[in-house]
Amino acid sequence: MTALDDRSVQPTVTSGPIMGSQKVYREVTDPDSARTLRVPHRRVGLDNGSHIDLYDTSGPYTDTDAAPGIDVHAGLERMREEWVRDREPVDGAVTQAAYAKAGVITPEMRYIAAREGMDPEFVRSEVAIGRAVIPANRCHPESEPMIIGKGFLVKVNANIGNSAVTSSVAEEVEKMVWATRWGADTIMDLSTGKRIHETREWIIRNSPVPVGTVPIYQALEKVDGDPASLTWEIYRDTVIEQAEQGVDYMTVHAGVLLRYVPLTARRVTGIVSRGGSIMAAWCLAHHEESFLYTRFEELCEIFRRYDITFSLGDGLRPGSIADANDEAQFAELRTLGELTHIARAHDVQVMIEGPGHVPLHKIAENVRLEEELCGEAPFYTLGPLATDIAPGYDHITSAIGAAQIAWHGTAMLCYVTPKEHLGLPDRDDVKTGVITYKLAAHSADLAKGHPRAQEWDDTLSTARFEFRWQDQFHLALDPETAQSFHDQTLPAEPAKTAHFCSMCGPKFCSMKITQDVRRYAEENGLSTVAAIDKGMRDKSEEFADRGKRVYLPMAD
Ligand SMILES: C[C@H]1O[C@@H](n2cnc3c(N)ncnc32)[C@H](O)[C@@H]1O
Ligand SMILES: Cc1ncc(COP(=O)(O)O)c(N)n1
Ligand code: MET
Ligand code: SF4
Ligand SMILES: [Zn+2]
Repeated sequence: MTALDDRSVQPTVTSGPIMGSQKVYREVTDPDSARTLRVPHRRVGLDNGSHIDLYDTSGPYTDTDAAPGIDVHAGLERMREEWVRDREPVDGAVTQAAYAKAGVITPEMRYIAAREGMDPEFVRSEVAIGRAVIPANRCHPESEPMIIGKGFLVKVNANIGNSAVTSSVAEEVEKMVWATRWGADTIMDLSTGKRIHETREWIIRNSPVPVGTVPIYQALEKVDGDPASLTWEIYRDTVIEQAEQGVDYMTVHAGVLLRYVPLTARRVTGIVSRGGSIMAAWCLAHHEESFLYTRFEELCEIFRRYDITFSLGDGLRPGSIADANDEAQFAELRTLGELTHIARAHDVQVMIEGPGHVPLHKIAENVRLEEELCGEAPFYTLGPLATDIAPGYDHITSAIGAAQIAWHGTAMLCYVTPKEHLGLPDRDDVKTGVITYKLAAHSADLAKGHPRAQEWDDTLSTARFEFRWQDQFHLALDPETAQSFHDQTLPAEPAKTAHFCSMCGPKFCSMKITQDVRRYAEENGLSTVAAIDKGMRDKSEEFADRGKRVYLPMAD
């Protein structure tokens, strides 16, 4: 019996299209295999008859045709199974990095190119030099290929998983579906509570996005939570167990070296990384170098067989503004740089995890050093939180840092939810975290000039200016919230075409007044500029008549 046969687990997952959009597939032919790749997009149809296609992470759950057939006990369709099975290794390796270096454009790369609106050869070359990664374990054929790299759309990861205190398998499966519905590009199962293996099996088999984990969590669970009892063998077996299940990327805190631990002694918040603190405890208990570091090449060999991507963990990241950019943090980063080059020599893909808590003026240095030390491996940052003073609002304190660091070149942002520092996020927190991070990521896409980014803003702004309220809602990252806020004051149907909302009311609506100015211009055969000119002259004469007083009595 596999975990998914367990009928006592009955997840109810959200399905159906996102309000105002429908799933469409663009068909692309892979010339090498003659296969047709069906690349999903979220199509938002507009009242004026046009539409816009947006990047879509939500999998078949939002497909009206596919969703009714989804059986969570069976898992998603195994789209990549044949792709993986049919290709020959290059120099004994089956990783995307190895193919890229050999000049091969895989179906995954073509799929990604169509998704991102990029040239397949660009995708290949970025993977070949390690500036981008495609996390795609050969044992996770259900996932839709995606890429993480600074030359592509900025990605967002959502952390889910239970803890010893709360949550169930069914809740975690729904968090995964819910997070990807709102735009999570990958999810991490950070479960530390009961049934870790089963929870992960449920998530992976039903996940349309890559899944990441931190194997040391489950290894620690196997030794009843005592770090000193961990061994390389227990850890290695846990990695293989998770690799077989299809985990696409794994956080490995291999940069926490014995000699770095004392560097954290005078910190305000010490070691805030779970994995980092576990490894620090192990090193001190044995007074020995970390097995993650000493056995790193063996780990590379395992990752290479499955094409698992390393996410080299920031076990010494700062957990407070006071600790940002300190010697412990940067000492670890130098070691991660060394390990990046070892992994790459094994044709294993690598990304680097980053801080934490960092004030705005210390963010740029993090990106600069990461790129320099880690050969431009994609940076994957947790936030960073730009201030420590707002527990309850840390999705915002961290999105402020996240937008900034993404603009500087971070490839994937790990979301933070409103529950950060306070408790395990629930389904609502997951949505808030994802939406908040999507807007940080998109702000960076705009600033970086991604060819497709601004089209979305321009389409929404035009709808807004033309008072096409439904279009404005449907184009929103969160259409339901947009509509419900409008409904709170103006729920009636005519209000959905009205030339104002309850913010300013009909007489003070600046966009309506602008439209009146434009109409006036048109009716008087003037260009808008000339009309404004004429209007200004009329006004200044009026102003002169009134004795050049700037502030007029209320009666005016
Ligand atoms: C490294 C970061 O991961 C997040 N984190 C850790 N465990 C979980 C979980 N089960 N669910 C959601 N987020 C989690 C916390 O936000 C932490 O700061
Ligand atoms: C971006 C990101 N996500 C998850 C973790 C794992 O958490 P921890 O380091 O606390 O074990 C991490 N280090 N970085
Ligand atoms: N929020 C912490 C961090 O930044 C983790 C848990 S609370 C000390 O990584
Ligand atoms: S989030 Fe809670 S349990 Fe985790 S390190 Fe902070 S205080 Fe401890
Ligand atoms: Zn924190």
